[in-house]
Amino acid sequence: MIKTSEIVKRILQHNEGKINSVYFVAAGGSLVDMYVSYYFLQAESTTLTTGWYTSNEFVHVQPKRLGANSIVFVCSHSGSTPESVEAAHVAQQAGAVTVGLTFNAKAELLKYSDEKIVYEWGNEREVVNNPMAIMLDMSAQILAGLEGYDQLPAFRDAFAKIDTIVDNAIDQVQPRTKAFADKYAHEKMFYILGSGPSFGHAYGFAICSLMEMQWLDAAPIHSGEYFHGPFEVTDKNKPYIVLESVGRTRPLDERALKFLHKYAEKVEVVDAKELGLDMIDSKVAEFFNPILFYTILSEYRAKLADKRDHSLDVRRYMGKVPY
Ligand SMILES: N[C@@H]1[C@@H](O)[C@H](O)[C@@H](COP(=O)(O)O)O[C@@H]1O
Repeated sequence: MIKTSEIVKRILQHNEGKINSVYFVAAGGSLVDMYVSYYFLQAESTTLTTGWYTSNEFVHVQPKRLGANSIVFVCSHSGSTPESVEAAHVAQQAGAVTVGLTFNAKAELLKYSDEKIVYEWGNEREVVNNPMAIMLDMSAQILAGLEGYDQLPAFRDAFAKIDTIVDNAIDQVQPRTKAFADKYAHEKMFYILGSGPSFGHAYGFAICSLMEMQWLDAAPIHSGEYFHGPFEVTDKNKPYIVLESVGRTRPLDERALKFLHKYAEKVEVVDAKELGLDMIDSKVAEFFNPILFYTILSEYRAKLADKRDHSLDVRRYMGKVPY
């Protein structure tokens, strides 16, 4: 795992240590990777304001609290998404300390990043060096540095275990992801449910994996919101993928599942507990759901793409026409 403690130490010296806000800014999959850090600070901090922004909104509407008291994380895999580069620029001009994460060592984004993190990518069995894990690790350290957080040892232990858990889970889901692809290859629309720290990946699987990479219709639904509108369309023909998290929001997923098992028939459950996440200390396990889900959902995505004979890399508009 990359050593982030020195970086965090420097960040916490910014503005003589007076920090009151942490913002997470990116687009698409990079934004999704930030959701858990945002969720973590929302849930655990007693003093910090935090926000999760799609880059272009941040460029057009900066939070009033943004300033020297702020830390702004900006992530861009390519490092060149214009609105993400501009978001970092805007944050830096406002006096915030900017932390840029990218896979591209020559990224434009790094020009406006006070702290530069070039992460590893590609080995789905080694997730601790991915941006999602790096930002979560840094968020926990930032919280500990600013107001104290007594779960840092549990976090460290969890990071030491997560690669093994993910590795085992990949093997465990091979038959079921294949069966999923066989069963759902001709579906045109999916609903993705999730809650708590995993809602980001419900959203990400819908917009990036299914809509962008498979040109399929999809909608994310927060498990808690399912009963406040979306359940009215439930029937035996509609496919649902439910991310069943470990942790405090699991009852929300269970409630939705109970209903779905009664009124729907096409329900795929991805259960973090069954996939081994309960090997992590229950005081912090919930924050590791998204790390597991991302890799497991990538297995689902790959099998579906194969079965549908629709490459994950083909685009109609992205990078091809002006927008
Ligand atoms: N599906 C892609 C994402 O994977 C990507 O994250 C995003 C922004 O790109 P970048 O991360 O390079 O800024 O564009 C699309 O949404």
